[in-house]
Amino acid sequence: MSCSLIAEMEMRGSEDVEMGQDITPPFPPLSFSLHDSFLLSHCSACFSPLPLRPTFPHIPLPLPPYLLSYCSPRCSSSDSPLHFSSAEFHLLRSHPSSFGESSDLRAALRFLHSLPASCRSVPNGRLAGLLTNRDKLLARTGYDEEFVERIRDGARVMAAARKMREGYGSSEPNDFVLEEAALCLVLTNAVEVQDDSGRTLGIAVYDPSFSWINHSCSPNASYRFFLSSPPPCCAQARLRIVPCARHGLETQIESGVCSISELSYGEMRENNGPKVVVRSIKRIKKGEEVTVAYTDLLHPKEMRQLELWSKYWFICCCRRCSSSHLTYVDHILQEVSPASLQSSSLLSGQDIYINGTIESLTDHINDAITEYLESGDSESCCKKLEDMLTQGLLYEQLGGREEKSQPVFKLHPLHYLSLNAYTTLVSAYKVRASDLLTLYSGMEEHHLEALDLSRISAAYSLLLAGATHHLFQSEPSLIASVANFWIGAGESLLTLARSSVWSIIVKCGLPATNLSYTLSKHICSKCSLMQKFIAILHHREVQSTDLENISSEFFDCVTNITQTVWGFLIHGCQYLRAVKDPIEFSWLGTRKDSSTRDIQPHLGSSAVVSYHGDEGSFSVCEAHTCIFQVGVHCLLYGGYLACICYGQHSNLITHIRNILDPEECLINRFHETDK
Ligand SMILES: C[S@@+](CC[C@H](N)C(=O)[O-])C[C@H]1O[C@@H](n2cnc3c(N)ncnc32)[C@H](O)[C@@H]1O
Repeated sequence: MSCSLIAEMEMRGSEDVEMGQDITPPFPPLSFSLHDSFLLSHCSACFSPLPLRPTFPHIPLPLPPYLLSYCSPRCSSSDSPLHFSSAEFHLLRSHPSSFGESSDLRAALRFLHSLPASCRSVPNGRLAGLLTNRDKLLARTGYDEEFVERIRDGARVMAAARKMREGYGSSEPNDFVLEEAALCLVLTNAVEVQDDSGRTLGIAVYDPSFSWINHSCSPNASYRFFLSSPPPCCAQARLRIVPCARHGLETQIESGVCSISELSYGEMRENNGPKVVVRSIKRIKKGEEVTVAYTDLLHPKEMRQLELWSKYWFICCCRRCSSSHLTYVDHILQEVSPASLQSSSLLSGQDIYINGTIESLTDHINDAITEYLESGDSESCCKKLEDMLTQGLLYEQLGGREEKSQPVFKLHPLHYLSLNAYTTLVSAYKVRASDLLTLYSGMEEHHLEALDLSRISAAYSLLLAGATHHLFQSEPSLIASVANFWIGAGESLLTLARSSVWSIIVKCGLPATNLSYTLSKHICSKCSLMQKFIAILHHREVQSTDLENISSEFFDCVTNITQTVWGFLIHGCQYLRAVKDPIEFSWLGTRKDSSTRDIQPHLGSSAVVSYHGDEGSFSVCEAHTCIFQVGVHCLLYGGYLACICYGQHSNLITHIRNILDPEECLINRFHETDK
């Protein structure tokens, strides 16, 4: 069978599919590679963390050092022949470190090695059915020289490694077309493989039934990875999507394209590498195009478009991108507003600075985040981010003339940069709390301060989940992000509530007399979330048709309880004081009325101890109960959403089970009533 271009490809539903169903079986990768930074910490065959004594490639390789390792002799024997025969070994040995990340080159070498000889030409831009985009990517000469150079140099390094493997000596090869095509194919089709915590470990290229799925910024499907064997229910999933040629070309799909069975997996066994499964996150009708996201759906329109153009060389025309006005979500994600006390008397011509404003705000926020990641200085990061969120940028800082009453440009609390800042603040406050506990393990005063820091961290995680949820209500494809953020919020709140530091408060004689966990604290009489989630935990099918009812029950309940405890959670934090409600955002219209000027943060003087509530009657004990209740609600709702987008047997659900474990009696009790 020859390998010729048939058309621009896409995948369509072959039958009606409900939301939350696997629409493909698990696909093993055609090629995969760990990112360079994980080569010595993770197994190069299955991507799992390496044991203390890893196994090295076991074929008769030249001398050590080996530049990758395996978790077991089994992984080594199945992958190390390919490591050598694909010339990955030679590339790692000869590859100058100045060249940068090599995972795409290594994945391309592995891909080339698995190609049958009949498919090793690149007519019309495809290899084994997969689009290479080589012509488009190399056509950037003149305005993206660095990118083009990277492809040309990469192909040269790959070709040299292949020559070395064949023992042709070190003379430079002079034709790199196939290597360029394979590298461009990897850049066009490879997906980032993440572990359960969302960390990107490496990349993988899958067969056309996966790779022909196009992008949308409002997709109806998502995908997930299995680093170990998928559970039987996923393994048995049918392929419920079919390939289709775009633009109405009546072409039989497999004709002219190397069929998958023709791809020689070489030494790569079916069991190697992370498997991928595609799942519906919306209802998909028979014949409807199936799409996934190639980019972060929480990025604003312009940024997504730029990312898609620079990486994949296309302009997205999805519903979100092509509507004549920005969609509500895109509007909110990029809203920067002049917010000053005299905002009605805005200086004429300030529009000129709006573009500069976004760049400056972006630089300030990104610099603070990068500095934190590099230096680990969590205290300075919290200060910088909160100063920027609270004060914004002055007109003068943007290059405007100094005026008596300068307008201030602030990020909207739901702006994508604010969301990024909240994510970092959740982590930075958590790190500060744990550092304090480690440094001053015996000093109660510092324990109370650590509790304050954990409290602020939990408040930011609740705000992050509430903000994303607000956007999710208008853009259902944000379901996976919102699930993760609710789970994160639930985890933070339950960790806060379970902190041993609360017992110090009891010792101090504060009115926190009943801090034990009792069922009455968790059972919510107003919503059935608990029963539904427990049923799911006990392996019932998740009913995605319940989504609307469950979401509104959850929303009402969690908004109510949060209103009681929010003042306590944010006590002493200047920025969060301006956030009237972290879940129900109707207050945003009146945000400018709220004054935060006279409130100074006083973390460190133990806000928990000094807090008496706005009404003066809210006890620490009540706060503790509410934190627990909100935490359980968030975790269960996040778990419910995660069941829809990852399946109820996903590791995330096991993770939630483990967090709820101390409340096992609760789960069992519901299980009994359920029977
Ligand atoms: C992984 S492939 C997807 C399958 C591809 N359409 C094909 O024919 O093989 C990625 C490439 O498909 C094209 N593509 C994906 N989504 C698109 C979209 N929404 N609009 C236009 N082109 C798209 C771009 O050329 C992109 O580089």
